Amino acid sequence: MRDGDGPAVKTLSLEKVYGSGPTAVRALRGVSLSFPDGEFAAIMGPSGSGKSTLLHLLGGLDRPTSGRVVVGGNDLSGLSDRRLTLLRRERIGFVFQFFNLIPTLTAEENILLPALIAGERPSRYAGRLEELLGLVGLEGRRRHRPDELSGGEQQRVAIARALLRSPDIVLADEPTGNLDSGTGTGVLELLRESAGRYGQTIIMVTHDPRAASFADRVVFLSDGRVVDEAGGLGAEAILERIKRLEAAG
Ligand SMILES: Nc1ncnc2c1ncn2[C@@H]1O[C@H](COP(=O)(O)OP(=O)(O)OP(=O)(O)O)[C@@H](O)[C@H]1O
Repeated sequence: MRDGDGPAVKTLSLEKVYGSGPTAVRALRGVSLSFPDGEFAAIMGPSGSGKSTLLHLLGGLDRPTSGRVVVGGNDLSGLSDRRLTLLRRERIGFVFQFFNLIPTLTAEENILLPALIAGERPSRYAGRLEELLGLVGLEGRRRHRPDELSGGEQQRVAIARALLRSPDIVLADEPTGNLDSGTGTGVLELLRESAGRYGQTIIMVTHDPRAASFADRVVFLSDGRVVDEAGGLGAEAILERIKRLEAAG
């Protein structure tokens, strides 16, 4: 599904300005980043530093004011809205803090939804569904509806749904924000395993240093700029860096 040998995702001098005139907000001020295949990356930074804006631009959910986002060799700025929607559907999986499951569908129907949206027969995914149910540990909950599942189980359904069609990229916004720490650990291990096993690039926005410590690399934003990045940091070291950024802001 990939074109060329470049990184899975990269941004070049990405700028995003909301509004205009004296009330304009410069949410991103020249962000250039590269995310290789199979990397599990975390994006951290103080409130308002531009994390969600960056994630939305990476996923083609919004367009930059200037600069470029390149996904699997495709420059998103050159794509029409329709092509962008198709690329998103084919290559990108989204996991958000609020699980966005359809309440009237069972766990397994929710997981299969991206196939229906893409106009494919869900039966094509029978094997993949079993694999994912095993991976997220929900074999025994497949016929439950979201209101019959715990928060952690719902989040695991959302992750399985994001992974169904094996997207090259998974974008996760605070995927553990609503979960207790034990359940959150399960979700983070799942994301890490998915990157390792399937070579997917996973980019996660989080405020939680412990969650970020599961990532291969942590990128720190402050005031719309990348101010630091490091791999192999423990939760304590991440917390220290965040405190320093918040104090500087
Ligand atoms: N739609 C919008 N219109 C105007 N300003 C916006 C919009 N979305 C975000 N902003 C502003 O852009 C800046 C960056 O916002 P963003 O949501 O990307 O930050 P964040 O790092 O994700 O923050 P948080 O950690 O609080 O979620 C903030 O100053 C915010 O107020």
